[in-house]
Amino acid sequence: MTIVELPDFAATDRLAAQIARLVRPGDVVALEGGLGAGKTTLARAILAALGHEGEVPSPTFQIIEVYDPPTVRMPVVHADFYRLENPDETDEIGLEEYRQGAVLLAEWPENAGGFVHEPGCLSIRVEMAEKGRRAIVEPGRDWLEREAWT
Ligand SMILES: Nc1ncnc2c1ncn2[C@@H]1O[C@H](COP(=O)(O)OP(=O)(O)OP(=O)(O)O)[C@@H](O)[C@H]1O
Repeated sequence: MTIVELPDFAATDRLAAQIARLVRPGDVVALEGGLGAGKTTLARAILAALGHEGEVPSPTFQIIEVYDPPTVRMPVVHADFYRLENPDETDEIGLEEYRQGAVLLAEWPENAGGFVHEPGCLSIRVEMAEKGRRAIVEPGRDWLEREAWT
């Protein structure tokens, strides 16, 4: 587990750049944290670090937003599971099909059953801090093989 202080948006962008450098298709970046914690901000920063320019609508109502190359370096699925009442609903959405060959950026992952059992899961809990935010990062096995987090 690594704690990364995010006192400002530049710090969020640096963490996002590190994630974008290490992430591979098939991975999931699970973004936990309460309302207003800063999950969408980090998801947007990761998308930007992967090359996306322009708007990143919050997927709260759509549940899933898909970004395909060449706007991004690899396919990205940005999902917000806030409104899911049952993890089985991910089947109705067709999440597995969307995820093929893509990186999943998942907000409220706990509502989708969580992804922590996946070796490609990078779990990040965003919390309020005295200054800005703080990220508690838990890399899955695949991530540990890539590079140290500090
Ligand atoms: N590193 C940071 N430093 C300071 N403020 C931040 C930081 N990251 C995010 N914020 C602020 O936190 C607020 C909430 O951010 P965001 O919308 O990303 O949260 P969220 O977790 O996605 O919330 P929700 O689940 O309600 O959609 C925003 O006003 C944003 O500007």
